[in-house]
Amino acid sequence: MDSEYEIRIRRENKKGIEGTKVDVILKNKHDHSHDHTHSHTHRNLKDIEDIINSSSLNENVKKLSIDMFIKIAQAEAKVHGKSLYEVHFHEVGAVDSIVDIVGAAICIDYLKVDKIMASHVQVGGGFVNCAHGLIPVPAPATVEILKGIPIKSGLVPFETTTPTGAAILAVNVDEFTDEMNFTIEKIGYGIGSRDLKIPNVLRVYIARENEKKTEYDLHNKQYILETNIDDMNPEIYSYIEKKLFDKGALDVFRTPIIMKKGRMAVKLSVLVNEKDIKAIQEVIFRETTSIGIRKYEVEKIMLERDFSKVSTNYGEVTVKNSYYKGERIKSKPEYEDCRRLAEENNVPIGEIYREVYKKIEGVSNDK
Ligand SMILES: O=C([S-])c1cc(C(=O)S)c[n+]([C@@H]2O[C@H](COP(=O)(O)O)[C@@H](O)[C@H]2O)c1
Ligand code: NI
Repeated sequence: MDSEYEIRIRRENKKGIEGTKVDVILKNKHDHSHDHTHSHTHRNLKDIEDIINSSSLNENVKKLSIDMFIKIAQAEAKVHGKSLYEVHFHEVGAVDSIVDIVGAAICIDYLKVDKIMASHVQVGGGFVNCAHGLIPVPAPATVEILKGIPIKSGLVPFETTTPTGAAILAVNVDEFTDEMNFTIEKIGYGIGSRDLKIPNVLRVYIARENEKKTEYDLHNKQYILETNIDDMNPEIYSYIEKKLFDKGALDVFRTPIIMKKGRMAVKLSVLVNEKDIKAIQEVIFRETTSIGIRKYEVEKIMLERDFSKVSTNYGEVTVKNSYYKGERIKSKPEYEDCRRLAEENNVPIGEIYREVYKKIEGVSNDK
């Protein structure tokens, strides 16, 4: 393949924005001008896998490249009603597309980032001329590849995302979001060919994700699963409580209630994150006599907190500190540590608490 192409890299300017323009020059053929009406060699997925696998590229680059080609082949197969290896790539099988995809894989492998994020995908609009004739934008293969990914259309009446671009995103992006919650370290611009009313550039950041200890986390939404029980052996509540905690319950509590017909009963309430709802429901239905659960979303408003260690004459105790508007307003010894030290030293547990509070400066107890 070496003899078939050349890569030209230079600085170029689009609507005042300077960036890097990369052209794949096909020797003895046409350039990467995206006039896709002409025909190229028709390769199928197997041919492309063979080319990539017999190269000296590293294993990660090979894998990423083949994953992207599979993504495109799957889309083409679906659109044209063919099997995966039956699909013959047209434009996509051409050398310039192999260079585009393998080039993207090399860049991603080289950057060694922990996570790739992208905004919604702008697909453009209008019609495009290809091997099938005139087809609408976004092209059928593009939309197939972008299933499940947020897209927008119509910013310009041209194709702004091709099947190749869509596959690069679909295979490599870990999270699609328009929220930019990161600190930028480097910015790069890739320059496109066409002149549009908007700068035809692709912007990439290298950034550090901001710590997510935001208002959002402090006002984290959770759920209460709740059931009234009037016919269960009370001995087994503590067993069930342990199971609920093991399955991810954030809190479990019981309230004595009086139900209809004056029946003494217990309301079992379980605080849970969304991801653990199913597992908690399973425990309640399998282990209790309940045949129905109430579920409602709750919003918790939490103070920021951290932990510190306090040394006493009896040993070390962990203390939980809580902060309001940046100021520490509460500090509380961890019960389990105090219990352990009371037992080990054979002193009243209150003595341990008093010792700890003496050491916590500036903060009164029992808040
Ligand atoms: O040639 C084929 S089979 C072809 C199919 C499709 C479908 O959506 S199906 C789309 N296109 C268009 O060709 C160009 C080239 O895309 P690259 O990904 O190779 O850059 C693009 O305009 C596609 O929409 C071709
Ligand atoms: Ni096609």
